[in-house]
Amino acid sequence: MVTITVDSLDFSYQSTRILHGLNFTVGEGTVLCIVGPNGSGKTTLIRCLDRILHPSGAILINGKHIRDLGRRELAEIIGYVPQIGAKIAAATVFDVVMMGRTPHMGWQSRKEDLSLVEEAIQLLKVDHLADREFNELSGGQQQKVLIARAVAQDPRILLLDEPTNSLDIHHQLEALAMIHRLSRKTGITVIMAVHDLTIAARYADQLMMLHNGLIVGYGSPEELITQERIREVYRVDAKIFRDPEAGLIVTPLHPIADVIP
Ligand SMILES: Nc1ncnc2c1ncn2[C@@H]1O[C@H](COP(=O)(O)OP(=O)(O)OP(=O)(O)O)[C@@H](O)[C@H]1O
Repeated sequence: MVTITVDSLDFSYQSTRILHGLNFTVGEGTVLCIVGPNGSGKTTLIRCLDRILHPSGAILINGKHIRDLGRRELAEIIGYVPQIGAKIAAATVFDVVMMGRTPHMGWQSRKEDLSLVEEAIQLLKVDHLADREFNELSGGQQQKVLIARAVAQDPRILLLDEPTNSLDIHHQLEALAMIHRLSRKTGITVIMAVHDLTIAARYADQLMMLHNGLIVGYGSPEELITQERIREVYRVDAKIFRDPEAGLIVTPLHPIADVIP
């Protein structure tokens, strides 16, 4: 299994600096949720971790720089679930999930590839959609198929960019509980950007809070989610409850008016 270490990571779009000297380590089998306001850099960080973007500083997987991994090697280690919206060339759901096996396959799929695809399709409960065209599915259905594709890939690290933003509450809970169980069962490390603080607190072992491209908090949900921090980072007054079954519940009350000098 794997440990990810990020050291002095900086990223700029043209001349605008977006991520500022990030340092953190994610241990194997950890579920880390990245939270933070719009534009704080969550997607940018996830795209750096998947080597879609090329930051300065170092991203090490078990001590090896991801820059030095071959494309295939990287795809065997990291699975990425993008935000939905990206068009995929015309393909059925089954074929999209099968794409997850590409880094592991030769010219032909083996029995093992087929059984991992079928397992992922069942785990995400998209079996009834298997023959449908991916591009004709609803946003939530597409989201589940993209998670299934990454699960079929059988990576050591799973990166997810707001994996539940098109899912209704039933499917949110189902998908996140499945990802959490998968991590517990296989030791896969999960890093996901999540907006909903209650959801993040419930499923994360660790939370990272980003604000203006800086890490302003890293720790357990109990440590990280406080009224003061939510006020400071989100400019919102919130109530925080502790429910024995659901854990931390964050209820935003109202935005704090910014004082314009
Ligand atoms: N392709 C791009 N070119 C220039 N700037 C970009 C580009 N993509 C994102 N940015 C900027 O980078 C900053 C961080 O964006 P990012 O998408 O990482 O934030 P985020 O935390 O994921 O936001 P959200 O919660 O709204 O999805 C924002 O200021 C955004 O405008």
